[in-house]
Amino acid sequence: MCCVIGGTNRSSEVYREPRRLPAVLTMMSVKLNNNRDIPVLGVGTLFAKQGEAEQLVKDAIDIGYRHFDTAMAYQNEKEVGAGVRAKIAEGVIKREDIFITSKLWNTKHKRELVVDACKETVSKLGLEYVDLYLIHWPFAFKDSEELWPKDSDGKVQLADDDYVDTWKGMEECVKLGLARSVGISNFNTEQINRVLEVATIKPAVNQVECHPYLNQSKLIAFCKERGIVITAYCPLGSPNSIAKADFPAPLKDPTLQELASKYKKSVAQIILRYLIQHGTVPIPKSSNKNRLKENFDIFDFELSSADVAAIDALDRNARICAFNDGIGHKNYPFDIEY
Ligand SMILES: NC(=O)C1=CN([C@@H]2O[C@H](COP(=O)(O)OP(=O)(O)OC[C@H]3O[C@@H](n4cnc5c(N)ncnc54)[C@H](OP(=O)(O)O)[C@@H]3O)[C@@H](O)[C@H]2O)C=CC1
Ligand SMILES: O=C1CO[C@H](CO)[C@@H](O)[C@@H]1O
Repeated sequence: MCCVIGGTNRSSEVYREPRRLPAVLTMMSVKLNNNRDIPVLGVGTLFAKQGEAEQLVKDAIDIGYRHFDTAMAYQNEKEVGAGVRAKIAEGVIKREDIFITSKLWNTKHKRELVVDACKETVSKLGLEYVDLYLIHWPFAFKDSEELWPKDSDGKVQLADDDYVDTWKGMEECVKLGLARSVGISNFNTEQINRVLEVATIKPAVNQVECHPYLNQSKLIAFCKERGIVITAYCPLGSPNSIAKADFPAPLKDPTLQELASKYKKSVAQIILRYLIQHGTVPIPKSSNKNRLKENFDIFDFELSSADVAAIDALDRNARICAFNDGIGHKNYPFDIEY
């Protein structure tokens, strides 16, 4: 994996002012283990529906973003695809300029369902292929047309399909040209090892929750050793989104606020820059054009190693997306440390 951010040899003691790097006009990227590139910053689309998702994608492309994250479960693949196709039709971008990630939902884990689920995603996007297709979670739900199949008590119906079989279906998606790369999401180290044991195509990415309060340093190191890139979801702590009201908000953190003043950047920009300097690929969601611009404006400065260490010290194992419906399943990923 090669992260092309930064690149000078100056030690943190040498400079006293926040370092300003030349502005870049094109999106930088990280190399995946199949030699394809993933743009180092993406846009999440969770809870962006109907007109909102299409407009978000169009605004983001105009700003310079080239990487979008969606999922079958977000029910907005059509709108995300429509936004990209509109910009291709306008001549602003070509298909190959854009990196689209989507995800196989828990109801489609049976090996024989994977290719059809991917075909449906590709058809909804209307973009011929997805750049990256992920197993959204390591545990399965009952095979169903509903996203959240429930029993008579209102409990989500889990199933014991093994993600190792699901992985074989994911590899088929690559062989059929439906997905350029495949990966996993919310997998722990034991689960990653099991996939690697059977894989003829290795997972390129593990998409996990990652922000200053859950910095995933051990999982990042583990994945790096195995050539797997970490995509960082909920990078801003998911304010107003998945995080419960009492979740400690990284955007309000005093240390991060001090760093924001020091670098003359916003807290969100400090966090995104921090995640990129750790070699991860953050995918902040915003439906607001000004905040999309703000989140993109992170390529003209670099945090010193001392400041990165200060942010590392904020880690407190605070998980937003614990997915309680999966607790008790043998493949629930958060029963071990990482
Ligand atoms: N694989 C998985 O299991 C999961 C994947 N994801 C993916 O990761 C993406 C990101 O995670 P998400 O939960 O959306 O959380 P984020 O940490 O990206 O936070 C998104 C929230 O932050 C607000 N926001 C965005 N930019 C700023 C800013 N500069 N200042 C202040 N507030 C800001 C947004 O509001 P507004 O829109 O009004 O700007 C939105 O409410 C998702 O959209 C999804 O694509 C998320 C969860 C699980
Ligand atoms: O990507 C995701 C967003 O949130 C969902 C829960 O509401 C999760 O299922 C999922 O991981």
